[in-house]
Amino acid sequence: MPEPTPGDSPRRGLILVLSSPSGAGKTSIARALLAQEAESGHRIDLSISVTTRSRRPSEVDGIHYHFRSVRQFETMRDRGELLEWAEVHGNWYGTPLEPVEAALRAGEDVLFDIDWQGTRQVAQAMPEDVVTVFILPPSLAELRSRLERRAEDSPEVIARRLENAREEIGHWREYGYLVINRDLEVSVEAVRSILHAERHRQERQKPAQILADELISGL
Ligand SMILES: Nc1nc2c(ncn2[C@@H]2O[C@H](COP(=O)(O)OP(=O)(O)O)[C@@H](O)[C@H]2O)c(=O)[nH]1
Ligand SMILES: Nc1ncnc2c1ncn2[C@@H]1O[C@H](COP(=O)(O)OP(=O)(O)O)[C@@H](O)[C@H]1O
Repeated sequence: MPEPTPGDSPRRGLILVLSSPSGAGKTSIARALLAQEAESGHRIDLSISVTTRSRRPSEVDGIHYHFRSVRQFETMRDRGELLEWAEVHGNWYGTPLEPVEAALRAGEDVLFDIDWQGTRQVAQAMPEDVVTVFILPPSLAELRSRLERRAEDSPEVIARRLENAREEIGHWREYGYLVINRDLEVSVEAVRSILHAERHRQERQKPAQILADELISGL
C-alpha cells in the first residue's frame, strides 16, 4: 500500500471479526491471513483477548490469549478496560479496548476472533468500524472430526463445544459475510478478498476523498 502523501489523513483502520462454532477453523484462517497480509506489507494486527479458561498445551500467554484469573478479569471489566466481554463455554473472554483504539487511530486494521455475543457488542459500540464474517464448517461430521483431530481438549470439553455450536451457528444472520471453510487456502483467500474490498469502502478512504476533491477543484 503506498504511504499517504503529506497533507493526507491516514485511513482509519477497520475491525475484521471472525466468528464460528468451535473447531470450524477460524483460528487457522486468522493465522494464515495475518501471515499473508504481513508478507504483502499490509497492517493488520490480531486482538489478543483476555480469558479465564486454562491454557492449552500449544498456547503461550500474551500471544494466543492473556490468561487471567476470574478476579483479574473482573477488575479489568469493572475498570472499563474491555471493549466487549462474554461468557463462552463456561469461561470469561474479553477484548482489551486500548490496543484496538490505538490501532484504528493509526490506520491499522485489527482482527477479532470472538463469539456472537462479543460481535453484537462491538457492532453496537463501533458500527462504522466493524466488518463481520461467519465461518461455517462444511458438515457436522467434519466439525466433530476437526475438534477431535486438534486433540487439545478433553472429550468433555469437545462435547460442550459441539453442544454450543447450535447456538453459535444460530446467529449467522447477524454477520455481513459467510464463508464455508472446506479448503483452508480457499477460505483464507475469501476472507482476504473481503478485507481488501472493505478497505476500499468510500467512507474509509479519506486520502482518496481528499484527492477526488482536489482533482475537481483543479478542473
Ligand atoms: N466475546 C468474546 N469471545 C471470544 C473472545 N476471545 C475468544 N472468544 C470466543 O470464545 C470461543 C472459545 O474460544 P477458545 O477457547 O479459543 O476455543 P476454540 O474456538 O475452540 O479455539 C470462540 O468462539 C472464540 O471466538 C473475546 O475476547 N470475546
Ligand atoms: N479447511 C480445513 N480443512 C481441514 N482441517 C481444518 C481446516 N481448517 C481448520 N482445520 C483444522 O481443524 C481444527 C480446528 O481448527 P481451529 O482453527 O483451531 O478452529 P477454531 O479456531 O474455529 O476453533 C484444527 O486442527 C485445524 O488444523
